[in-house]
Formats: sequence, structure tokens, C-alpha cells
Amino acid sequence: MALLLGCIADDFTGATDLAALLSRSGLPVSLRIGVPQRKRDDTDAAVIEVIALKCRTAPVQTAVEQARQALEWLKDAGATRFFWKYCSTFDSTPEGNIGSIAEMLMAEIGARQTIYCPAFPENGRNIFMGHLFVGEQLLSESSMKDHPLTPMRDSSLVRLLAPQVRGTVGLANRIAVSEGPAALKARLQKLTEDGVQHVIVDAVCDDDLRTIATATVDFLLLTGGSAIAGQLPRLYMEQGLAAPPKVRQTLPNVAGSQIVLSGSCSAMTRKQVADYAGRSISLRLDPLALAEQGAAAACRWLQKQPADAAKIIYATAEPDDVRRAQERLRRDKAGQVVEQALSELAQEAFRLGTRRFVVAGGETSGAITQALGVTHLTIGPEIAPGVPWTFAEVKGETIALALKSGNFGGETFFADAFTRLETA
Ligand SMILES: Nc1ncnc2c1ncn2[C@@H]1O[C@H](COP(=O)(O)OP(=O)(O)O)[C@@H](O)[C@H]1O
Ligand SMILES: O=C(O)[C@@H](O)C(=O)COP(=O)(O)O
Repeated sequence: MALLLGCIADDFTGATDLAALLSRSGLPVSLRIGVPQRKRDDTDAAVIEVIALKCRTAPVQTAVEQARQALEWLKDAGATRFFWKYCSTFDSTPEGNIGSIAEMLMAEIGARQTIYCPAFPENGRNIFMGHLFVGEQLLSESSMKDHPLTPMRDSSLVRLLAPQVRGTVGLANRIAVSEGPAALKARLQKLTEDGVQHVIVDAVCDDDLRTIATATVDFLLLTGGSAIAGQLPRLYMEQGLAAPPKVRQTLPNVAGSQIVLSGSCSAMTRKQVADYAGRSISLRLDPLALAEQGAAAACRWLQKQPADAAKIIYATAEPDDVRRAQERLRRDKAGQVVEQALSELAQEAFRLGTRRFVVAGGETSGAITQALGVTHLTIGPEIAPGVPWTFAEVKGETIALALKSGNFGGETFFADAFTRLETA
């Protein structure tokens, strides 16, 4: 099938979030883990391809290079329009990588302007006058200020983006958006004439997203969260470019034991871990002990647990505990030892017969998915907005994998996830 859209996501939970919102339309969406080694098969039914990278916190040059390779693969597969997906809380290091990757993509595909719209109203992320809100709080006052890898201490998207790009950053505010697609298009055109290449666009509800998508559907490059992308399939269908397949894909029925692995320290994950630890067998990992002794003791613990019992292994901790571990180990090293341990535990769980995995945390999901050797994910039912079950082949076996973004899902998410799988 001809490709309508080629997407690049900066982490794996972000990629499944994006694929879930695009899939709501019924259009077939393919999700690849990393840049595929092989060319796309011409008979592939998907009309949208998503490539999941793990580049959110990588050094700028590494991240840009990974995105360039993903772009090459998508272009080679026939894509002419592209979407660059990053976090709805604009998670980035001070130097990048949101703007640096966008600027590279614009240069490679010849786009004069792009928009930045991380808003995800269904999950409480809204942009007003260029400022990002999480629920009713400014981003910088929300729990994102304590993120272990990308603490967000400013809420102005213009200020956050400006140091990440060489070009000029501007704003199309809510007033422009509220005037409808034609007026917004004119505002963007005026900004282009004024030499503004990078435009933050306000959105506080799904109607705003519809307006923005309608005004920019023909842009060569759009950037933002999953919610703005989720508006595109309907527009493609209205333009007669695609129609959902008549027969829906049947999803596998995955038997085998289950586990939750959590490396997210986000506020919602902390509540979810507390809830599920009260319903299951649990093991808490200590980064300092892991740095000294590795994951062997935790693997031995796992081997001793009854196969059919509900279990959770987590490094999830309160901000003060995270800070203490980072002071002793350095921020990146603390993250790496936890990611490495959870990856080994996922491999051990698979060896012991686990086939249903719920993973919390974007970086954590990247590490675990790569450790399991997953290269392609089929998108299944959504458990909570932006968090679908996915299915993958590992060593000839089908596994079910739910990759949960840090702050997504309700308090009982982990239990809900397994219930959703039973009823899918
Ligand atoms: N107790 C801890 N101390 C320090 N870092 C931790 C701890 N637990 C987890 N981490 C690290 O914090 C990071 C959390 O990021 P991520 O997995 O992307 O979660 P989120 O989706 O909430 O952003 C990971 O690199 C993880 O290894
Ligand atoms: O847009 C979002 O918020 C998510 O799709 C996402 O990218 C979350 O990343 P993590 O919080 O690191 O899971």
C-alpha cells in the first residue's frame, strides 16, 4: 500500500501512544522498533508507518543521526509527508532533541515551516499562549519538574524550543486557532513571510486540534504529541486518500504468566505501583545495590515465585530517593543501572514462561523492548488513552506487551491492563 504518513517517535511509549491514536481511525498502522534492517515490503497493508527510536535523552548528534536514518527508511518506503512525535510534556534535554531533529527533518525534506503541538487534552496536556499545562498546573509546577532524566523547569514552549534550533520560533496562539482553519492558515503564512520557521500552536481541546490539523494537513512535516497526529487519518479519509480495511485484523490470544516491570518515577506511576503492589507479589529494586551487585539477586527472587502469581518488580521511587541515588551514581548512570536490571529481569521472565508484560516508563520500555529483541509491534486495544496492548514475536513466541507512558493511565492501570487483555 502507498504510505500516507511516515512517523518518527523519540521513545517507545511515545510510539505506541502515537500508533494507538492513529489506529483509532481503523487505518492500518505499522510500528517498527528502531530503523528496520530491511526495506518495506510492497505488499504491506499499513498506510502509516511509525518508527520508534530511543533518542529522547541521547546526545544531540546521536539523536539527529538516528532520526536521519529513520527518515531515509521512510522516504525509501514511499512516504512524502512526515510526523515527528515527542512527549506531550515536551520532555527534552536543554540542548535538544526536539528542535534539533525537527530542523534536520525540515532541511532534508525541504519544509519551510513546521508546527509544534504537544497538546493532548484527553490526558490533560493543554497549551495556552505558548505555555504548556499539565491538568491545571503549569508544566514547571507539575510533577514533571522532578523527572529523573528530563526535569521540566520552564513552561514556555517558545523559550524551551529557541535554544534547540537555529531558525526563528514564533507562536500561533489560541485566538488565531479559535478563528478556524482558514484564519490559522493565513496566520501561519504570515509567519512564514516574516521568516518564522518554527511555530508553537496553542490547543486546549480536541476542536482546536481538528482546526490545526485541517489547516496543516498538507505540511510536509508536522511535529507534536499523538493527539494532533490522531486527527490526520480522518482528513486523509475525507480527501479520499484511504479507507479502513473491510476486515479488521484478528489479534492473538496470548496465554502465559504475567508481570509488571516499572522504571518510571512519575507521579501517576508511583500511585499505580502502590496500588498493584497491594494486589500482587512485589520486589523493589535499589539502584545503589544494583550498581554494586547487578540484577542476579532479583533474578533469583523471580525464579522462586509461583509462575501463575501476579507480580511487579519496580525501581519506582519518590523524588528524594531518586535524587539521593543520582547524587551517589550520577543521573545517567542511575538510569542506566535500573534500565539494565529491568531488561535482564524481562529476559529472565520470558525464559520462565512469562508472555504478558506491562512496562512503565518510556526509557524503561525502550531498554526492555530492545532486550527482548522485539522489532515490530502489532497494535491492539487501548487500556487507557494513549496506552494500547501490543503484540510481538520473540523467539518464535507471541507476547503481549503494554508500554505505559509515565503519567498515563488511572490508579488501577496495571490491574486494568490484564483485565482488558482478557476481554479483548
Ligand atoms: N530509583 C531510581 N533512582 C534513579 N533513577 C531511576 C530510579 N528508578 C528509575 N530510574 C530511572 O528513571 C528513568 C525514568 O524514565 P522513564 O522510564 O522514561 O519513565 P517516564 O515514562 O516516567 O518518563 C529511567 O532511566 C529509569 O531507569
Ligand atoms: O506524549 C506523551 O506524553 C507520551 O506519548 C510520551 O512520550 C511519554 O513518554 P514517557 O513519559 O517517557 O513514557
